[in-house]
Parts: sequence; structure tokens; C-alpha cells
Amino acid sequence: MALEIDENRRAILDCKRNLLVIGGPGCGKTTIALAKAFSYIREQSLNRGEKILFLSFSRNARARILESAENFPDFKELGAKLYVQTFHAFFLEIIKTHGYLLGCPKKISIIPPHDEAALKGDRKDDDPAWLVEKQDLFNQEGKITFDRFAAIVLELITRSERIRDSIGSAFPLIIVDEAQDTDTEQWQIVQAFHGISQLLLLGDLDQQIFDYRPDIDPRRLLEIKEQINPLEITLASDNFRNPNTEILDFARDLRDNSPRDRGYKGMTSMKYAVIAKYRDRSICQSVGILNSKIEEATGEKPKNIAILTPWWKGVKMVSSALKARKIPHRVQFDETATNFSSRLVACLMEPILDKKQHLVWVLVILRDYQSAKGNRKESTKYDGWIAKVMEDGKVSGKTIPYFQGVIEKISQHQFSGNPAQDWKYVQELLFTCEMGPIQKFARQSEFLVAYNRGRIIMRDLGNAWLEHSGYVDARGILHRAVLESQMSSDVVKEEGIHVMTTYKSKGKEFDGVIIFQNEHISPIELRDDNAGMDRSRRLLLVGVTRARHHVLILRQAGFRSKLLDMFNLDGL
Ligand SMILES: Nc1ncnc2c1ncn2[C@@H]1O[C@H](COP(=O)(O)OP(=O)(O)OP(=O)(O)O)[C@@H](O)[C@H]1O
Repeated sequence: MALEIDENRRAILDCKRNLLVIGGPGCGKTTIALAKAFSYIREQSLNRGEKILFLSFSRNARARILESAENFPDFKELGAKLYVQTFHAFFLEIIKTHGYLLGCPKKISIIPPHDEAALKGDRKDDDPAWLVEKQDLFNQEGKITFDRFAAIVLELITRSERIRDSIGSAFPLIIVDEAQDTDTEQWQIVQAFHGISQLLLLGDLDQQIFDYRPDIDPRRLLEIKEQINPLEITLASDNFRNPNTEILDFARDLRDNSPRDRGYKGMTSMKYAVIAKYRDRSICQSVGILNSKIEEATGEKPKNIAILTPWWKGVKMVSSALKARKIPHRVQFDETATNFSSRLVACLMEPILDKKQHLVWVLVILRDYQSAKGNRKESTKYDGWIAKVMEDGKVSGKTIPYFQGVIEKISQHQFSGNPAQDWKYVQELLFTCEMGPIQKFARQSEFLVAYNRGRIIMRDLGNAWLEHSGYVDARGILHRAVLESQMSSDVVKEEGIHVMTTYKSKGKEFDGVIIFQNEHISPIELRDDNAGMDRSRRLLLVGVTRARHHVLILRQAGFRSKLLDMFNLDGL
């Protein structure tokens, strides 16, 4: 990749003070930040142990940064000095090293989000009792929820200058991606290194899509300017991502609510009939159409495309349509349901020594799932059942007899010792359940493959079998593998078709993008948005600007969209 270095970019490379680089989608913020990192490593000859830290918000964004870094000719020689990490993983490392100084046990364990949701139940995030409970879990048991990472790190570095200085001096240059989306604690942590490390902050207010979270403030960039006095450089007018198209013009017109009367090069709209089978066929067809559009424009087949929808429900709809026609794709999914559903399968694979105890475990999983969903009525119902089962009392309804039957059947079944086959046996048993909600819940375990940890789970289950002739601690094996995956530093391969929420697509880049619009499942106009639809506009802007060559908006026929109807996109 031949990098264009203009005056602005030269200033960024040469600057020795804190820097704030602002610019819209695809203007080259990540690229110039990486260029600066490599030039810093080369010119400042880092001491042993020193690295350039590049912090990002998500594993997706981290993967994309690493992929871009690999394209630099310097990567082979200097890549080991570049440390790209998510905020979460970086904070966790600090807590694991220094957390005990706050008086908690030395061994730290994480409470994954789905278990956290189950513990919290229907209490609000800021419920005082829940806040105290989380603090106690950390102080007394070393158990920590994801949302407390930043608070704990902040406490550590504020209470100990020595810790702050030793972290800061290991990273003479700290780059922060999407600085506009830092919450108060994250920003305070970064700010604490002001004066110790050089800070390079990348930002774009048009892409602030997490502002529904209480701590994300549109004034963050102003605050940054006031507090660390950075050299400010704007790359606003540049577009390196899709310069041969008018995708960015569309995005800007969308942002400014000033649609023009002709179409936009690189943007197409296609309508589908709402009846499920036609809709699903159109979803699959849209992939082929997008591929041809890209091939027409570039002379090459696309390397990757993304299908984006605002909610996971839309992801599921698109994924099922592709799956039915055996079109391979990678998917984002409802992690909560998948985790609990897989836990149910794992639980039923464990040796059944006491059928009543096993039934209680099953009910606890279902209770925790309902609680994680904030479904208090359902979780209370399960609490009642659990108490009754423990007292050997009678419970009316079909659920208990159904699971008693499943446990009975499995206890008489001889597992083969082949974990994949045995996992499937339990799954299929649950898939035949006649109670719709239970069957639907069980089906969520199919998404476990999306964690990329299937092989490790099967390997560890295989080891358990070798050691015990049974899947002892299958739930623990699953738990550890899922947790590792949630914190993992694996780089997800970018090729092929990716189905995800637009939120997850942030910071990524694809040859083509399909925006799937559906009135209920995948709305372009978000519910509870303001009259100007600012959030909806920003979300759509992030989605369309992921594309390098073409965007296809797949629209439900007959549905009037306040945002899209204003535009005169080329139709099919
Ligand atoms: N100076 C440059 N010269 C040549 N190509 C560039 C330059 N800067 C960026 N690019 C290319 O443009 C595309 C977008 O760049 P990049 O991802 O850095 O933009 P960004 O501002 O971080 O985007 P976003 O905020 O939307 O994630 C990439 O494919 C990158 O290789």
C-alpha cells in the first residue's frame, strides 16, 4: 500500500505533543495513527519492554487495526513493538497484575456478561444494592464484572503514582481509537498518562453511535481539547475508503438532512416482498447482486461483504435465510441465549448421579436465562419450581415432567466418548421438545460455533472423557472456553460474508455492504429516536461508510421509510 503523506499527515508524524486527529469515515485516521506508531518505533528506538499502545473498543475493531498494521512494510520488523489491545483486555491485565493491592484475593475471575445479567436480574444498572454487591464480589471473592474494569484500574492508578508511572513509561505513545466514545472512567484513565506518554486520540463525532450509554458524552472531544491541549488536525475532507463512489456524499447528505434529487454512485436500493419465503430469497439474491456490482466496478470479485442490521434479531433473520440456502457466512448472535442454551446442553452431558439434583441444575440455568433477560415473572416462576423440586413437592405443567423425561433418557443412554457426537445427541433431543419456547431456547446452542472455540471445547470434553469416562465438569469447560473467547485476542478472518449488527461493524471495512431494512426486525428509523432522527442517521452513516465499493439497501416493499424515502437511490 502506497501511503499518501500530505502536509497534515506530515505534521502528525512529526508532532511530539499530544494530538487529536479528527475526521470522517474512511479519511485515514487509523492508517496515519499506525504510520505514526511505526515511525515512532523506528526513530525513537524504544527501550527494552517499551511498546506503542493502540487501544480500541471492540475485538472487531482490534482485528481491523491489526489487519491494517500487517499491510505496513515495517510490520515484519517492528510489529512486535506495537501492542494493539481492547480497553477491556488491557484493563484486565492491569487488574491481574496489581489488583491485589486493593485488598481483593490474588486470583481474579471474571463474571461474564450473561452471568452478570442473571445476577442483576431486573434491577437497574445503577441500583445501589447491585453496585454494592458487585463491589463485594470483587473485594471478597476476586470476582469482577466487565463494567467494573475501568473503575478498578482508575482506582489503582489514582491511588498509586508508582503503578501509573510504570504503565505509562512502558508505553511512550498511546493511541486511542474512537476517542469520542470513551466513557468518563476510560477517559480519566487515558488522561492520567498525560505528561508521561504522548497521547494520540482519534475521533469522529458523526460516528458517535453509543451515546445512548449514560457516560458517553458528545462533549468528550471538547473536554479532550481543554484537558490535554493537543495539536488538533482535521482530515475531514479526505476519503481514502471509497473515493471512486459517492457513498460518502450520501452519508454526508444523510447526516445533514439534505438529500439531492439524483442517485449516488455506488449506492443501490432493492425492494423485497414481505412474505417470508420471498424475503429470504431476496436476501440471498442481494448477495449475488452486490457481488456483481462490485465486480463490475472493480474488475475483481469482492474479498468480503457485510450484511448489517441494527439488532441481533435482524442478524438472526438474515442468517437463517442464508443458512437455508447453504450460503456460508460468519454471524454475530445473541450471546446471552447462546451461552445459557449451551450450558444446558453441557449440563445434560455431565454424569447424572442424582436425577433430582440434575433437574435443579437445569431449572437454575433456565431461571438464570430468564433473569438475564430481565424477565422477572418467568424467573420467579422457576424459583418456585426449584424450591418445590427440592422439597419433592408436586409441580403442575409440562416443563418439569419434560426435563425429568430428558434426564431419565440421558441417564440410560450410553455416550460414545466422541464429544461432538454426544453434544449433538443432547442438542437433538432438546430440539424435538414440543414446547416451543424450550425448543427455541435450545436451538440457540447452535450459535456456539460462532465463538470459534468449538475445537477447544470438544478437546477439553474429550480430555474429561479420557480421564473420567464421563463429561465431568462439562459446564466448567464450556464456561472457561467462552470466557477466553470473549476476552480473546484472536484475529477473526475478514474474508467472506459477515452478518452483524451495525454497532459491531464500527471501525471495520468491507468491499460491499448490504443494509437490511425491515419494519419490525431491522428498522432504519430507531424507536425512541428524537424528531430529527439523529441516532438513526448516525447509525446508518456508520453502516454505509464501511463499504469500499458498493452499498445495497435491501428494503421492505410497501414500507414508508422517513429517512430513505427522501433519497433517490438507483433501484432494482
Ligand atoms: N494516507 C493514505 N494513503 C493511501 N491510502 C490510505 C491512506 N489513509 C487511509 N488509506 C486507506 O483508506 C481506507 C480507510 O482508512 P482508515 O481505515 O485508516 O480510515 P478511518 O478514518 O480510520 O476510517 P473509520 O473511521 O471509518 O474506521 C483504508 O483502506 C486505508 O488503507
